[in-house]
Amino acid sequence: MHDPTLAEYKGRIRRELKSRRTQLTDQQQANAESALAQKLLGSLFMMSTKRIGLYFSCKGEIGTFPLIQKLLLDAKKQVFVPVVSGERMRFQKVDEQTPLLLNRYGITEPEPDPLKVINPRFLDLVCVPLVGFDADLNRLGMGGGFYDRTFAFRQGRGHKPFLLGIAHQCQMYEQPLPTESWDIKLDAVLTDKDWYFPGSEKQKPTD
Ligand SMILES: Nc1nc2c(c(=O)[nH]1)N(C=O)[C@@H](CNc1ccc(C(=O)N[C@@H](CCC(=O)O)C(=O)O)cc1)CN2
Ligand SMILES: Nc1ncnc2c1ncn2[C@@H]1O[C@H](COP(=O)(O)OP(=O)(O)OP(=O)(O)O)[C@@H](O)[C@H]1O
Repeated sequence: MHDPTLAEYKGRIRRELKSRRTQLTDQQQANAESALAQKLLGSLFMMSTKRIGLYFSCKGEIGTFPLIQKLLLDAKKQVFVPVVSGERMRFQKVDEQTPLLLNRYGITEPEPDPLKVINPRFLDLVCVPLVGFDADLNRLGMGGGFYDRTFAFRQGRGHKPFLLGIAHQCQMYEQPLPTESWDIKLDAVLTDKDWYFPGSEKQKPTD
């Protein structure tokens, strides 16, 4: 990023949105993660997906551990999660037996195993973490550019893999988020309250 004003602006929005989600109580967090899992598992997306990219949640992000467990045990899906090394992120297959550790950011990861790594082109659906999103489905991430770089090959919406942002409802930013040329385009966003698709006029969740 070369524009210091834009970097500062994105930093300010990131701080505000991160603080919103850390203010959620444990009960709100627990309700949100089970609502999200229920919505995703009950959706039509599940019928046509075999290989799913997900991530182990950290610090205030909507919880993904029960979702991952259900995808593996009940839905019998193949689940791949990010393993970061340097500037790279690889998607590695996990199951209930996979040994887990904490990476340099304090995020849960499987022990690196090159034999379990998949080319992200072969994922059907990728659930993308985000700090914020807006009504046009622009995404603000943690600022590492990992998802932008990993999915730069994708030609845009409608091309595989389907990129689904997942988030707490409070991560929807009321104003348009600043965008940069390399930002990936999300195909949809799912929160604990609602689904968002491109072009949908909806601004508020229907509870
Ligand atoms: N749960 C989860 N896993 C994920 C991501 C994510 O957003 N959420 N990522 C999405 O890209 C990748 C990791 N990206 C990251 C990018 C920046 C920071 C970061 O700057 N964290 C601290 C500083 C940590 C430190 O270096 O001490 C910070 O927020 O200040 C963390 C992770 C891969 N795995
Ligand atoms: N396709 C790309 N190729 C090379 N560098 C990239 C690419 N996409 C993003 N970057 C770099 O990554 C950095 C962070 O980008 P940005 O602030 O948009 O991250 P983010 O989307 O918030 O993070 P993340 O994707 O990790 O959640 C930028 O400085 C940018 O130069």
